[in-house]
Amino acid sequence: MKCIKLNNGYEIPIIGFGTYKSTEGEAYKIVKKAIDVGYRHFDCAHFYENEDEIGAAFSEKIADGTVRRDDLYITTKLWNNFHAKELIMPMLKSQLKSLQLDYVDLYLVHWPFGFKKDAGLWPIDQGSEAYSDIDYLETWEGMEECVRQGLARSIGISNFNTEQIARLLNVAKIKPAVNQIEVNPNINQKKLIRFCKDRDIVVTGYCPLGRMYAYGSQDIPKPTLLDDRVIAIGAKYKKTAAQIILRYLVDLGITLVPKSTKRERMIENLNVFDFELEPSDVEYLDLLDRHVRIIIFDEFKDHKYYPFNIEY
Ligand SMILES: NC(=O)C1=CN([C@@H]2O[C@H](COP(=O)(O)OP(=O)(O)OC[C@H]3O[C@@H](n4cnc5c(N)ncnc54)[C@H](OP(=O)(O)O)[C@@H]3O)[C@@H](O)[C@H]2O)C=CC1
Ligand SMILES: O=C1CO[C@H](CO)[C@@H](O)[C@@H]1O
Repeated sequence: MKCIKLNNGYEIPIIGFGTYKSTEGEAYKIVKKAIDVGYRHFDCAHFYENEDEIGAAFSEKIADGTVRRDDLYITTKLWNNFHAKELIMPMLKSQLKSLQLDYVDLYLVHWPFGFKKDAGLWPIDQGSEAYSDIDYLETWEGMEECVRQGLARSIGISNFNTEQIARLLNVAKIKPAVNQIEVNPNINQKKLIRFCKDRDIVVTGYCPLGRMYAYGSQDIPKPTLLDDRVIAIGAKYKKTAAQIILRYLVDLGITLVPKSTKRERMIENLNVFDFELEPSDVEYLDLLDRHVRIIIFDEFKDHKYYPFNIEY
């Protein structure tokens, strides 16, 4: 399993497995399948409302001897209703109970902006009534405590922009190890990746395959795995368009968390290290960047800590 070293010495596997958005009963099955085909890094979140099922899958695969806890790299995330410092440790403890774990490898602040505790997970119909103005610097103190108490080996952020990262680094006693952001050829994030690398923060790219399942049902950019030239590039290497895209993204020096419900595709998405892209193919993939997002979350764009009002 190829890994990248984090700023605290721990290693994170480059290809992980995404767990959003599984229908009831699906998460349990696909996580077991993913472990069987070789995934060791899993990307979870309270917001995905499936941590109980995922915990059952981990526990079964550890009990039957397929993996040991130490073989797994488990990330989960703190959702926006729980940004108050005193809520963070209890929240992580409750997520650990669902996941049937004693610690997570990585705990991320899912978004820089917070909601009121009782506003519900997705309060899009409540406008600014649902917002909390808790500063993510306060949230970070609670995250640091999770490391001190041994509940999380590393902590990090997700969907933070450069100004927010710089502000956090000014005060952090424990530096964020990871920033998880959207990365795919429609938004290759080279500038934000550079900014993070210069500060010893590893980027994890989400929606690396452009969230195929949502295409057509929402106003989202056409996934680049449907691009004719990407498909033709794949044929040249005897690889699929998905493998071309994942390899291109891996070569940006980041980790990725693609998701698939299908065994063959799970295997395909892991097997991206046995070929190299020629410079002319990389040049074409670079040209696909239009800095357009799938995940905009613009219902909350007037929140004080909304991250996408600046370019990156
Ligand atoms: N921090 C954050 O705010 C966010 C984090 N995430 C994380 O990132 C993960 C990945 O993002 P996600 O939105 O799931 O989207 P992805 O970009 O991983 O795309 C998943 C879609 O691609 C299809 N797919 C997967 N592999 C292949 C393949 N080899 N060939 C063709 N199609 C394929 C899947 O279909 P099928 O199942 O049929 O194979 C599914 O429709 C999430 O699961 C979550 O863990 C996501 C969004 C935001
Ligand atoms: O992790 C996530 C999964 O996707 C959601 C949107 O569909 C995001 O809001 C969220 O951050």
